[in-house]
Amino acid sequence: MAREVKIKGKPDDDREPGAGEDRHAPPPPPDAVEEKLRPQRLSEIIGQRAVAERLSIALAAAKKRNEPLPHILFDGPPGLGKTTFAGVLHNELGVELNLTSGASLDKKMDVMPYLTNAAEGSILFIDEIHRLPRAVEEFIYPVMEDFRVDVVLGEGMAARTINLPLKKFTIIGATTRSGMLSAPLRERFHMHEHLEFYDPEDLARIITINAAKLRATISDEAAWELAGRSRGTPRIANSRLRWVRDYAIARADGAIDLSISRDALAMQEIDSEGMDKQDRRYLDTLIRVFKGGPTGAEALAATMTLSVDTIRDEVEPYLLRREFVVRTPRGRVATAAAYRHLGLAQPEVDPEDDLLNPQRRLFL
Ligand SMILES: Nc1ncnc2c1ncn2[C@@H]1O[C@H](COP(=O)(O)OP(=O)(O)OP(=O)(O)O)[C@@H](O)[C@H]1O
Ligand SMILES: [Mg+2]
Repeated sequence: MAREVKIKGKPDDDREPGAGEDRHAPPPPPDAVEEKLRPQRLSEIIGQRAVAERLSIALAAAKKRNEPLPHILFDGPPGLGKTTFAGVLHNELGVELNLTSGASLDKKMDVMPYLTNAAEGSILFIDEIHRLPRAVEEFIYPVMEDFRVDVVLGEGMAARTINLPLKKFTIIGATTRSGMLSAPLRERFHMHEHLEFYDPEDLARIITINAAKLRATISDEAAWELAGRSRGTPRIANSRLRWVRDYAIARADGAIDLSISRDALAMQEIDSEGMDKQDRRYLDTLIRVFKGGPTGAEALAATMTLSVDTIRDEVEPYLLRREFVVRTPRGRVATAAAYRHLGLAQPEVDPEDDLLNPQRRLFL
């Protein structure tokens, strides 16, 4: 689901700031219902089994050795649980959690209070860590390695570097773009956890549990229907559930069954694959305006009047995962599945020009 509030990127970012964007805007306030649905303990986490198991080992070891958790980097598309995992680790350890975002840490001095005030064993969560300016990144390297910062006092000939020791604490970074992280920063995280899209079985469980938290009754078929139409993403599953629950209350007796969920989703123009209007517009633009591609994300974004970040972070990951679109060295290309989904005929392609031809892709 597209979020309204976006934080502007670094000056060298690959896009123009969109209207209404503000680098220093605070992150959107957490929605109270969303917070109610967020798992608090590791045992409440559904799916992501391998990640959860590795984290439980790290937790047990940290507790036994009475040491802070290692620095952990979470990456993956929006809404898959990066912030949730950070909150769960903080709850499991019962330590202090401080939250900040790469986009709001412009200068070294912005990050300084988080470092000097960090309590022993506490967690500093840096969201959107790929947006940290390089100077701030370099400033935190010694923090992550040896728990110290180098502060320069004075100027010119009189300048002195003071080595300030810090308490031992944990940095948890979250990013939707791990590729944008510099290698030295990435390497300073001892654990790298990549979150994948959820399968419908896990999403159906999340939906059933959350329906109970919302005091709604939902049939198994309806839970599966919503799960299959949530783009593999718990945040989207939750928002679809909330809409369907409201629809069931407004149009029926509040119980969510298969036909109520289908009607409610149809009203929001969410199709059988869980694609919304924005997803279909993306495919439609790629196919009709750019003749199926190849084309770059910038051109697609400009034509759709969306930011490149929205395209890259929110729209494309699931379309790529479902293979409606593939990325080639020359840009995005719509697949036969995309044409079929929109009910459009795919033009004949000369095998020599076919970017999806595996033989040919080898030479690109
Ligand atoms: N493993 C899970 N089990 C159950 N619910 C989950 C799980 N992961 C995420 N959720 C639900 O999805 C919502 C969104 O997850 P979260 O905010 O952690 O995503 P995120 O990866 O931090 O996204 P963003 O990149 O937008 O910050 C949570 O509020 C929670 O209700
Ligand atoms: Mg988050």
